[in-house]
Formats: sequence, C-alpha cells, structure tokens
Amino acid sequence: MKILVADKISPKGVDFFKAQQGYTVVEAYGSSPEQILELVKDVDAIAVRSETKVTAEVVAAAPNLKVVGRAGVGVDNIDIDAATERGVIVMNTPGGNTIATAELTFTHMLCGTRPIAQANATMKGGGWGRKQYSGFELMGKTLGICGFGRIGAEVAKRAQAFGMTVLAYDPFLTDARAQSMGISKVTLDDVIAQSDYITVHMPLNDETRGMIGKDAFAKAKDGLRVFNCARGGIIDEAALIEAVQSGKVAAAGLDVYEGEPLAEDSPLRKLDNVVLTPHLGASTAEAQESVGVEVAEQMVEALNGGTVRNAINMPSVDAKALEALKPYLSLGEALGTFIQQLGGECIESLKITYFGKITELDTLPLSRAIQRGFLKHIVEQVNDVNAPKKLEELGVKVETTSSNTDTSYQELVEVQTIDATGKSRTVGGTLFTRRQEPRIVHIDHHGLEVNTSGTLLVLKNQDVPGIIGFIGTVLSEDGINIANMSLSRDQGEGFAISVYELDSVPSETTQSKITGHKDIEKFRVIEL
Ligand SMILES: NC(=O)c1ccc[n+]([C@@H]2O[C@H](COP(=O)([O-])OP(=O)(O)OC[C@H]3O[C@@H](n4cnc5c(N)ncnc54)[C@H](O)[C@@H]3O)[C@@H](O)[C@H]2O)c1
Ligand SMILES: O=C(O)CC[C@@H](O)C(=O)O
Repeated sequence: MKILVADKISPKGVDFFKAQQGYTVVEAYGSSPEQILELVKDVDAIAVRSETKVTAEVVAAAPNLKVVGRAGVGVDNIDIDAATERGVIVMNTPGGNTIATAELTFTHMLCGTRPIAQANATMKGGGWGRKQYSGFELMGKTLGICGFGRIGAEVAKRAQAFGMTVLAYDPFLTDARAQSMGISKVTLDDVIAQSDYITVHMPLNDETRGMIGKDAFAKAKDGLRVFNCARGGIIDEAALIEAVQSGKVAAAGLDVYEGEPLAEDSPLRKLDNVVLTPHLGASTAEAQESVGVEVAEQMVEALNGGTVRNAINMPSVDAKALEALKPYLSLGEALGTFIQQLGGECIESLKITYFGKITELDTLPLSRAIQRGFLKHIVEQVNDVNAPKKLEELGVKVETTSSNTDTSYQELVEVQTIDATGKSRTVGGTLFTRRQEPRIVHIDHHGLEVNTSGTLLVLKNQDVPGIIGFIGTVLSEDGINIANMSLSRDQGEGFAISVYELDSVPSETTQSKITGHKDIEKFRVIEL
C-alpha cells in the first residue's frame, strides 16, 4: 500500500503507517495543487489536515485511491461527492480535537472580555497603558451557542463554570440533552436577541453561511461579543467589520476566515478589538497526537479490509457489531446479485425487508452489501461507498424496512424488485443456524434451499413428469455436473420452480434446447 501524507500530521501517526508491513509512506507537506496531482498517481490512500484540497481532479488522478483520511473534523477540503462516486472512503477523526478547540474558543472569549492581547502589545512596545485596558466579567452574562455538538457542548460547560447563562440554537439538539446540560434550547432569533456573547460551532454549508450577518447584528444587543472557531463565513466578515466599526459589536475573536490564509490587507487585521488566530483550534500537542494516530489507525484498518470507522460516506460499524454481521454480508451480496438477474431489465425499485432476530443488529452495512451485490454485474468498480449513488443514477429507488411479521425462519432477509411494468420478483435468504451458512430459502415465496455461490439454473415449468430427467440429460450432453438441486411444486397452479446448482454456465446450444421444451415456461442462468 502506498500512503501519501500530504499535510503534517503527528509523527506517531506517520510512524504507525511506516510500521505496517508492505506499506510505503510518502511525506509531502506544503505541496502545490499541481504537485499533489502528480504525487497521487499511484497512491492507495491520502492523509490530510485542512491545507491539502482533495478535489475531484485529485480523485480522478488517483486510480488506486481507496481511502482519504482527515486528521480532524471538517472535511470541507475534500470533494466528498467525487470520492463517493469513485467508491473512495472518506473518514475523519471526530472528537480528537474537541477539547483543544473548545479551550481556544474560551480563550478568545476571555480575550474579548479582558483586553489581554492589546495590553500585551502595548507592554511589548515599551508602554504601560493601565487605564486603557479595563475589561468586563463573564459572570452573569448570557452566551448563545449556535451549533451544540461536541465543541459547542464543551464550551457550554466552561461558560457555566464561569457563571454564564447558556442558550443554544441547534435544530438537532433534543430537549432531554439541553435539560441534562442545564442550558436552554432556543430559536436562532432568541440567541441573537438575548445573548451578550455568541459563538458558532457548526459546519459551513448553505444553511449556516452568513448565519451571523447584517440582519443578525441589527437584531442583537449593543456591545455584542462574537466568536468563530468553527469555519470562516458562518459569521459574515464584511458585516462583522461594519458592526465592529459602528460599535455594535464590542469585541470579536476569530480563528477561521472566509479565505485562508487571511489576506494580508484584510481590514480585520486593523480592528483593535478583534483578536485573530491563524486556524489554531486543533493545534495542541494532545489534539494533534490524538487525531494523527487515530487517522493512521483507522486508515490502515480500512485498507486492510477491516472495520471502517468514522467514515463520512458509508456506514461505520464498530468491530463487535461488524463481527456479528459478517456472515450476513455474503448472504446479502448474493441476494442482491440473484434478484438483479432474476428481476430482468428496467428495475425501478429495490425493497429490502428484515425479519426476526436480524432486526436487532445494525443492518446498514448489510443493506449496502445487498445494493453492491445488485450492481455487481451491471456497474464496474462498485463498493459499499458508491453503491447507493450508482443505484440513484440508474433510477432505482431503494427502500429498507424491518418487519415483526412471523416467518418460518428465526430471521429472514427478503429482497424484492419491481420493474417499470409493475412486475415484482422476490428472493428470501437466511443463515442456517448451526454453521451460519447462507441459503436462499424462497423465490417469489416458493420454498427452496439453495447455496449462495456459483452458477444457478432457475426454472419455471409445468408440473409434469420428465423435466428433471430432461435437464439432467441436456446438461450432461454439455458436460455440466449438477452439484445440487432444489424444487418447489405449486400443485394448485400446476407448475414447479426448481434451481439447479451447476459447475459451469450452460452453452447457448443447451440453453436453446431448454427454451425449446414445451413444458418449460421460462428459465434464467444466474451467476453469483
Ligand atoms: N478551528 C479549528 O481548528 C477547528 C477544530 C475542530 C473543529 N472545527 C470545526 O468546528 C465545527 C464544530 O465541530 P464539532 O466537532 O463540534 O462538530 P459536531 O458535528 O459535533 O457539531 C456540529 C453541530 O452543528 C449542528 N448544526 C448543523 N447544522 C446546523 C444549523 N444549520 N444550525 C445550527 N446548528 C447546526 C449539528 O446539529 C451539530 O450538533 C466544525 O465546523 C468543525 O470543522 C474547527
Ligand atoms: O487540522 C487542523 O489544524 C484544523 C482542524 C479543524 O479545522 C477541524 O475541522 O478539525
């Protein structure tokens, strides 16, 4: 495996890569976009912080790329769509730099309350300025936190320790969590109108861009203090500059900017009561060691075919849950591959239903395995990362449900296709309990017992004598052994469904002989 470490991550993380047998590590910090395009040509994985941009062009230039690992939280420097389309796993290390960023935010809040940075500059310049640098207290003030995730919550704890009242705006924050944290969950308008301090801790996207802008400043209290250690642009820089100049905003602290590095001539650099740091949120020894080692471990695990943790574009499952799911994954893939070949063309919908014991497990990876199996013979380079996207592009709608309806099995996985004419086909599978062996147990609800590998001949015929003999004869003329056979008779309707497990695919001549038999309605050769 060849790993490109494109940004400076902890040496312990780099050493972890180097310690793996068969791994080559290329460290290329500060490379230009052109150099990156050249460097990725033969790499299997790229490790980055926030400097290197993994664009669609970079993904396209790296045919062997399997994993992009971000030592940190924000993945806005990675083109997730391009990676997903190509089946490249994108993973981050949430949590490793939470405390570092929460503490930096709090440092900014303190600096925006007591003019430490400004007093320090005066002292270093030979001055004293004691009268000039009086400040305020945090105690008794209201802090509004927009984005109450990992970092937001840690900032809240520190604010409470300083005697502040905390309000939070986060559409995904539950009442129970707000209550347990001793904070008030409010609307964005309330945060803006009631806060003395506002800090933002959310990703930058179309909803959050400019969330604290001209309108917000107009509705805010005079003398508001604002802080952004999340992503540049959540607080509109032009509006902030105006609000600071007009005195509406008394102090601000920024770690992140609309453009990074911040332009040398940015007016922000000239505002006395705005304290700036150069994207240092995660820059502590502890955080860097934590995210550097974590990203390396996660990437190696994924590259070696193990558990995929903290993936942005595929379900992450912990090792124990994955171990429990393992036997089901090959069943899932086989059911998907089977139904795609049975269902025929113009499939519009794929319905996955879980029954019984399996509903107690995290079935997301299994659903991915079914989708991957479905695409196996139709799309090249399909994996668990890009399968849903590929199905969407093909116009196949995927629906997954769990059912508590009783079946004849302890657990059952059922996959149904519906084509453009509304015709439906269904296959069901389970694990035979003692040895956890996957089996197909029904086709269109006709009970059978079929292995989930190799070549299958699926037949629907009139329930008349001689069919099995005929199939045996034509296959033996073709030199094909039958490894196993399963039959289901519908005596009421007068037809039978049978599945022959074959050693190889029947020739065209043999298939035409089968087609020519007057009592055989239809057949399919399915390759699992
Ligand atoms: N300055 C740095 O060096 C640094 C370091 C670490 C993280 N960060 C950034 O800080 C931010 C927060 O990180 P985190 O680890 O707390 O992430 P998180 O995922 O734990 O929390 C983000 C929170 O934002 C909320 N959210 C999402 N959309 C929202 C919206 N429209 N309105 C309000 N809330 C919304 C989510 O519900 C979530 O609770 C991220 O943008 C991350 O990239 C910066
Ligand atoms: O790598 C860094 O220093 C920045 C990290 C930070 O922006 C993040 O989102 O985790």
